[in-house]
Amino acid sequence: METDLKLESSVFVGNQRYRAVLTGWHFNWTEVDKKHRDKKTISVPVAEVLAVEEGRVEILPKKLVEDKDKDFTVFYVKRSSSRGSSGLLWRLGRTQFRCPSRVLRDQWTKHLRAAVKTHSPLRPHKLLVFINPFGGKRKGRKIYHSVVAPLFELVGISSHVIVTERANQARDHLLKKDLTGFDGVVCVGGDGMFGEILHGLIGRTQQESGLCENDPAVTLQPCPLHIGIIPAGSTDCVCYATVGVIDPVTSALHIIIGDSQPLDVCSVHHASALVRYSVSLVGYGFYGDVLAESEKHRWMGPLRYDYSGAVVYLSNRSYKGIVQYLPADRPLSSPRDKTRCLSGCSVCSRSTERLFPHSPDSGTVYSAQYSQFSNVSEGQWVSVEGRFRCVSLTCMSSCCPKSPQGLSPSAHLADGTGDLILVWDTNPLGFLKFLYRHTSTQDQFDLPFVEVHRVKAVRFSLASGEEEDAYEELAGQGSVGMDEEDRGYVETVSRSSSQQQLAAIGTRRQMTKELKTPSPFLCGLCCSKSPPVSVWNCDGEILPFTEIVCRIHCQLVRLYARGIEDGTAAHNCSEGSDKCERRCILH
Ligand SMILES: Nc1ncnc2c1ncn2[C@@H]1O[C@H](COP(=O)(O)OP(=O)(O)OP(=O)(O)O)[C@@H](O)[C@H]1O
Repeated sequence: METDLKLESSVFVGNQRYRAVLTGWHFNWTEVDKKHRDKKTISVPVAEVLAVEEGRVEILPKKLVEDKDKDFTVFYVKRSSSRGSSGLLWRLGRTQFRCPSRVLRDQWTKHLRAAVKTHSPLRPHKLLVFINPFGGKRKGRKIYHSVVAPLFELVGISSHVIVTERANQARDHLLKKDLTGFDGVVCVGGDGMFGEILHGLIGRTQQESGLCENDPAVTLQPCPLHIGIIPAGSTDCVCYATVGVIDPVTSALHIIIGDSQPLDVCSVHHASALVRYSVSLVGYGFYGDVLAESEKHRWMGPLRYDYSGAVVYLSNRSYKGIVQYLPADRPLSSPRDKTRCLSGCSVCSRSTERLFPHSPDSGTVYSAQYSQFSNVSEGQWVSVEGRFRCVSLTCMSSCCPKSPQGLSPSAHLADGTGDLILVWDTNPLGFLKFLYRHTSTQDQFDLPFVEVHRVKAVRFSLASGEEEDAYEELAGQGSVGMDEEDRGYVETVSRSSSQQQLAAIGTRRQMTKELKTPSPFLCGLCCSKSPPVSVWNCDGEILPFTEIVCRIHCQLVRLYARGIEDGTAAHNCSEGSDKCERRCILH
């Protein structure tokens, strides 16, 4: 296709003459009239041409068109590296061309627009946008109207914008309202807002397919609408882990060109009911405790996570439990193979080929792939029992600015597996080493008390003695320090109560107790015995249940993203070098 020449001519950029060439996949312009060898060439993949406009056009701070009849303006994606981030920043590139004649100008605009249509078929035309005005620093509205809307306007995307007035409004809208005509849903907010969109879209898709979300054995239908994330929250981890930077312009440009990144989703169930979906972390023990602690200090803003992390670390807790997992079958990679899931990841592509070998009918293939989940014999599950500092399941690396490699650096976004990380009870220094390694490039799994497994399902239950302990603790404490609600709970509990009720009460009790006891800072490392149960942190939400079943659903949703682009690959290429004309992504 590269040799499939479509149009070539002389053009001017300012006073400099260029040779412009449109091939099948690329639009290049190279300086001419220069004797020396390093003539400057700029090469833009056609799929990254954002818009082609007649005249000399500017869009910021507001749209200005000077319609010179021999001129045209091309807007395209321009990359730059971003310090402190894994990926590359995308910016709006703009070049104004002047042609020798109006006829030639019209040919250029016509050919370029046709090429964009052909090579970029998934571009959205109509988007449903939800803005959380209270997310992060409360700048969602400003970010959307000043940064994103002008870009959408430039490329002709029409958007229906809803500024939310309450939590779960976006989710409910997606579950109930008519979504005809929309190509995708955009959330302007943080991870919590993304979670609403995720739940709304998955729920809607299953409703329309007549599928029951409660049973973990049911193969869910992938969502037809793409999700775009414009980061405007205090935690934007999903955006970071799928784009590599937290930057509204970069995210808006990924939406505009219709990038498509499939994403595995973990469904979390309790007692034959769906509890939540997760894309990044389902964590018990340390991560659950940190979230529970941080909820008490919301006034601190994002600092509350650091503070709570320190408090929970110092309280030195571990929890008994039984973890069962279903290992991934025929895995194409392992959690310790040191690979990274980057843009164009071969593991995810091969997983897609395996999942969708012949047919675009994903539903059929999903059924074939996962029917084994329901048929699976108990013997295939691996069971471990003991005392854990934390039990975490993640279906992506879960990298973020504080942990650039993430919870599981070699996890994949779309291979249909999750990584189960078991951190057995250990001494405080050992655990600190484990935590610290998340902030560096050292291998956090290379510790004797840490295990990691690539899995497709996980069950967690309380160890048999633990149920008893939880009950004893509650009974022993009587109703001292309880609120009315707690008392009611305990009175209705008998020894025949389900483990789950005990766990739920234990959790509530633990929280109540914590509120009434002095801060662990005051009594040091050895102050107290671990409470019998922790809580689950599911993508930043506390789950009301302790005993859960998790199942990974391969490529259940698609984001307007392409995975993290490897910035380091681009740094050796300098603009204007002939060698990097085709390969350089930083120009
Ligand atoms: N208008 C609203 N009023 C109150 N809550 C809302 C509103 N719109 C959305 N929410 C809820 O706010 C929560 C947090 O939103 P979001 O993730 O956008 O911001 P955040 O600052 O990153 O959140 P967090 O404080 O959890 O880190 C979401 O769970 C969402 O359900």
